[in-house]
Amino acid sequence: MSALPLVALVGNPNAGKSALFNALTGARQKLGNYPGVTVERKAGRLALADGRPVELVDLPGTYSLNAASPDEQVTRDVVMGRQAGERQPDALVIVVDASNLDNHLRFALELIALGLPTIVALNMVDLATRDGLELDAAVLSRELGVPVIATVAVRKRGLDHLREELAGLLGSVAPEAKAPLPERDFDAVRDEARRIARAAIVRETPSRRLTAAVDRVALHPVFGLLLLLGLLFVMFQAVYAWSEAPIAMIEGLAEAAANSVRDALPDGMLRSFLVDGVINGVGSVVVFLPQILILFFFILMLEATGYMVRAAFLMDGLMARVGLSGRAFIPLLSSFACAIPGIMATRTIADPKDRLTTILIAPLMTCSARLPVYAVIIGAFIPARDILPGVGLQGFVLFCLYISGIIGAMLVALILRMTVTKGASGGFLMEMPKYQWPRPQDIVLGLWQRAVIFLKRAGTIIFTSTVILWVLLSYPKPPEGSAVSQVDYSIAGRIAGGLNVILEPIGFNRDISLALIPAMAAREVAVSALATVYSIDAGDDEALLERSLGDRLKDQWPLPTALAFLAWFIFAPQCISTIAVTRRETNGWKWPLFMVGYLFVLAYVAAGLTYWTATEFGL
Ligand SMILES: Nc1nc2c(ncn2[C@@H]2O[C@H](COP(=O)(O)OP(=O)(O)OP(=O)(O)O)[C@@H](O)[C@H]2O)c(=O)[nH]1
Ligand SMILES: [Mg+2]
Repeated sequence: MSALPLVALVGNPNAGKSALFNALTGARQKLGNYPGVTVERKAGRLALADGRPVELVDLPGTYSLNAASPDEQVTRDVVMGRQAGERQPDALVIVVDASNLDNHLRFALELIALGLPTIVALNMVDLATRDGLELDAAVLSRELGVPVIATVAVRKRGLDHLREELAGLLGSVAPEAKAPLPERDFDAVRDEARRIARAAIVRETPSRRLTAAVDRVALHPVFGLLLLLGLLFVMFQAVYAWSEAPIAMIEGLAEAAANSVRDALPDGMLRSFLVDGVINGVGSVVVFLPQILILFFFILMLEATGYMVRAAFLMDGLMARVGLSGRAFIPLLSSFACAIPGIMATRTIADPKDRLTTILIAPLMTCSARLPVYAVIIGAFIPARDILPGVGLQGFVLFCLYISGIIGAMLVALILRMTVTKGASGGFLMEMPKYQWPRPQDIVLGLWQRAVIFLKRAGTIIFTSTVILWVLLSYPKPPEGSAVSQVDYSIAGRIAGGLNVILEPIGFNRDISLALIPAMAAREVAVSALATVYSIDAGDDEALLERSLGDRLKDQWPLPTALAFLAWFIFAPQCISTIAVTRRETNGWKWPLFMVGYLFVLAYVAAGLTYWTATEFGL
């Protein structure tokens, strides 16, 4: 094989090199490794138009010849003829993505400057056409000074033409390799690439031009990130700003229901069950439906407009820095709804260690079940005032809680990738969809589905946990005339008292310890549990019964305790279902136990630090 002429496929990541390689070589492939590095060498045999065989290698995707990763170093060294275990190629086939031409031409210009016999495969012309962009290969060829052939690798279009052109190229005497041009100014190459890409345009629809213009901002490494942060910021502001009225309405309904039950039934167990357990317990969670729907309204809108994929693309660089693949973005994003679908979505990540890392950090994304917990504490302890005109403090705190979860996840990923899940990470594969106006019926349907999921949870898992808690809180009854309160005397109260020994140092009181246990069934139960505790605790005290859960919390918890409680919920292990799905997806107990363990430690430390700091500052 070594006597055959060698042709290398080279280009940016995702240009379609491997697709082209597979289409050209079929099953005649050989996998190996480059000596001394873990980079795979993929080679195959290809027959030229005149029947001559050549050896084709598929090189790792690279953005430039200034290589950073081991993959990129191999690509650079091969094309420069410096790679151990490889000859310098007799010809290059540079693969570029037609719909992303100005970016891909930068590397192409660098490669062409090497002076090797070169062909450019203008790939993915199907996608360009779909998006309303038509390019002239002849103009491109004239500008670049090398043959350019339009291809659609996945449909095997343009391959014969490529084989012909390659036969011609390898038949002629190889031109003398020019010395690589001296370091060219990055900006100069970029401008040149942009100019050539513009010159090659035959037709571009206004919508594509608009998309390109928007993307120049949305995908910009600095402005794009600012835009993303801005959007998230607005989203969390809206969660508070828009939800006041509907929440007040639901609260009003719950209160009316509790009052009519109180009027209709005599004092007794049934009344306590309905009022303390069902209406105050479950009702305290249902109240957050408007906020959850507002959150999802934004998420659905961002998805439907085509922005979400851009956000993923934008985050890819950041995620790569902590050792995650860009593919992890979608599972992590789903985890904002719930970690369970998020963890299941990691199946699209091919590399096992990449995938495991993503599974392990998914619970750090703030799932929607945590929103009621955050909302009730923020509502009670954070004043509803503006820090800047139009910027509410409550929304800002909520934004910070979400960001803390994300930063925590990134740090954990970084540490895991250096220790337990060490290994290389993969590249990013995603196609930018067109921007479009979302269809209202899609958004409405999406919101409806979220509402149904939430209310189902309230009616099943939250209801059940609350009822069990109500029973454990209501029995046994303290002896008549005893000074011990009902909650203290109950089974739940005693268990919580025991648990509180561990949790007291981080500022938690007995009621929190009590709420944390059933919260393992579902996060929101922390809220319903507190509501039930305080409702039972109030007994017949009219004045106490009148007060909302938020007011009761404000009366009974010092601020450092409330802040520690929030910090705990950023990191604390997820519900039992998450642990179960982790066990299933990782085939064993090892990783779910590891996950629960590290999350507990993080939550404990975070809550403790928050409590001590807040106390130190005299809050
Ligand atoms: N529609 C369309 N899709 C293509 C074409 N060529 C490749 N793809 C798809 O684009 C994606 C990336 O293609 P790959 O062949 O893996 O890209 P690559 O250049 O090998 O990427 P790296 O190895 O990461 O550098 C895959 O999902 C391909 O199926 C094309 O001509 N048209
Ligand atoms: Mg490839």
